[in-house]
This record gives sequence, structure tokens and C-alpha cells, in this order.
Amino acid sequence: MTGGELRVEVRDLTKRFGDVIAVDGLGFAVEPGRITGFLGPNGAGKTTTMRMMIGHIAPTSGSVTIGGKRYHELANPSSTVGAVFDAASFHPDHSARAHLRVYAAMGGHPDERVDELLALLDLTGVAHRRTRGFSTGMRQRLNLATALLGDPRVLLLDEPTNGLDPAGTARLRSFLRDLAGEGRTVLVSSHVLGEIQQVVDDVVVIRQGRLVAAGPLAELSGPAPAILVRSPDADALAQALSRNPPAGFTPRLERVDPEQLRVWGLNAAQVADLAAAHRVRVHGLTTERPDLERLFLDLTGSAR
Ligand SMILES: Nc1ncnc2c1ncn2[C@@H]1O[C@H](COP(=O)(O)OP(=O)(O)OP(=O)(O)O)[C@@H](O)[C@H]1O
Repeated sequence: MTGGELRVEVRDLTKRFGDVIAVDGLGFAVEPGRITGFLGPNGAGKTTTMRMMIGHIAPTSGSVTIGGKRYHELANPSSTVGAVFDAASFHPDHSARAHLRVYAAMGGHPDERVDELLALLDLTGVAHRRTRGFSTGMRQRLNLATALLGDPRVLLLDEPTNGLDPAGTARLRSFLRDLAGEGRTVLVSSHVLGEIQQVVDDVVVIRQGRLVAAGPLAELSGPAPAILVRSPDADALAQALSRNPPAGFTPRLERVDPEQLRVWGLNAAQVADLAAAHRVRVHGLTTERPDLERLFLDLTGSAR
């Protein structure tokens, strides 16, 4: 079965390697139609969890199901789930096309699919070149093409942004966005939130094999953004904001320097309107996005 929307569910998943508990009672869901970031510092257990999703590693206990079935119970596993684990796993003497043809044959996928994917991932021009000379971005795209051979409904990508330049990341983002837009389930791991922050809708954060946080990125980002306002009349503005805030709002203020205030609990328009109403000059107004990297470091205990 390749159609339909497939939810990936991880339930009470544990994996021990001898004394090492790589994954420890982990539970979360990956929703179809969305891109989920799977985050955690090095050694947190991301790769191990993803390998358990596709049956490469057997759990010590717990389960992973894809559309309600374990990987090995799927009628056509390689056409249901596409996974990318290692960007360097090509035969160096094979061309991109030869590499894809080998995998297409192994998965029982038609040869035409190879050219289709080379075109889709903008690799047609280098299809005959040996992969030994490929750049990181080309390798990542070839990897993605390999995972997409069976037109899978679920895509698991381990650290796909590793080594990509900003243009490569932007390209990956729009590509994954299209795949999720078709109702596919996309899980993308990374140990750096900043690398996938622009790509993902939801996040699952783990630390030492355990769940730390899960949900839409927007909710994880915590409180609303702060407004940084620059004014030569900062005192008057601070007074107006504290004494006459919009009805029902209780802004919190921080004095950054004599001419700058940081305001939480109001949006930029509210700050500007209030300044105008009190005839306070405003020379700059910036909406500051919450510092997600900081939040991530706090959550995973990586902050010093
Ligand atoms: N085959 C194995 N044998 C023994 N220990 C292992 C094995 N595979 C993973 N581990 C250990 O399990 C833990 C989790 O590793 P894993 O590779 O899943 O983490 P990760 O979050 O993917 O890390 P990274 O971001 O560095 O790739 C680590 O302590 C690792 O050393």
C-alpha cells in the first residue's frame, strides 16, 4: 500500500546496547502532511530510534508503527517508507544514475523512476558523473532520490541538512514542503535546531533517549516575540506603556539602554499606536523572534 496518510507512532520505545540505554521509554507521534524535526544533542538516540522505525534495529521493548503496522508487517515496506541515513554511502565509482538503477532494481521499482527522480532533484546534468566527485549538496540530493524511488508516503531523513549551504537548505525546505503538502509524513533529524528551524512544523526533542518536548514548533517557541523599540523619549514611552497599556494587556518592560526598551506582551502595532497617542517619538521598532536555539539548549541540557 502506498496511498493514504500514515502516522508514525512510537510507543514506550527502549533500546539497550549492553550497558548503554540509547532509547529510554520514548513515545511520540509523527503526523502526516507535516514536517517534524527530530532534535537532540549528539548521542541522544535519534539515529537508533529512526533505525527502529524501519526495522534495522529491534527494540528491547516498546514499538513503532507506521499507519498502525510495524515495518515488517507492511505489505510493501520499501514503497511505504523511504529512509536516508548516511550521506557517504555511495559506491565512489558509480554514477548517480547507476547508483539509482541498482537501488531501483533492488526495490523492484521501474527504471523510468530513476530519470524522473534525477530530474526532480536537479541531478540530470550530473547523472553520468561518478559520485566520488559529488559535493555534499549533490550527495544529499542523491540520497533523497534513493529514498524516493518507491514513492513512499513516509520519509525519514537523518541529518539531511548536514553540510548544506544556505541555498541547499532552502532548496531542501521547499522540496520537503511539497512532499508534506501531498500528505506525506516527513521526519527530519538534527542536532542543531537552527539548521532545521526554517524547515519544520513540529518538533520532537529528546535527550539521553528520553522525550523532552513534542509539539508544534510555534508552541515550543514559548512566549510571544518581544518588541524592541528605540526612542529618544524612552522614559516617557516606558511610563505610557506601564500606566496606560491597551485594555486587558499587561506588558512587561526591560530597559536595554537609555534609548531602547524591550516590551513583551504587546505586538508592534500596539506599541506604535500607544507611542503615537502619547506623542512619543519612535525611531525604530523591531519584532524579535524568540531565541529557539537557546530554548533548545536549555531543553536538552546542552547549555553551559
Ligand atoms: N550499535 C551500537 N552499539 C553500542 N552503542 C550504540 C550503538 N548504536 C548507538 N549506540 C549508542 O547509543 C546512543 C545513541 O546513539 P545515536 O546514534 O542513536 O544518537 P544520535 O542522537 O543519533 O546522535 P548523533 O546526533 O551523534 O547522530 C549513543 O550513546 C551511542 O553511542
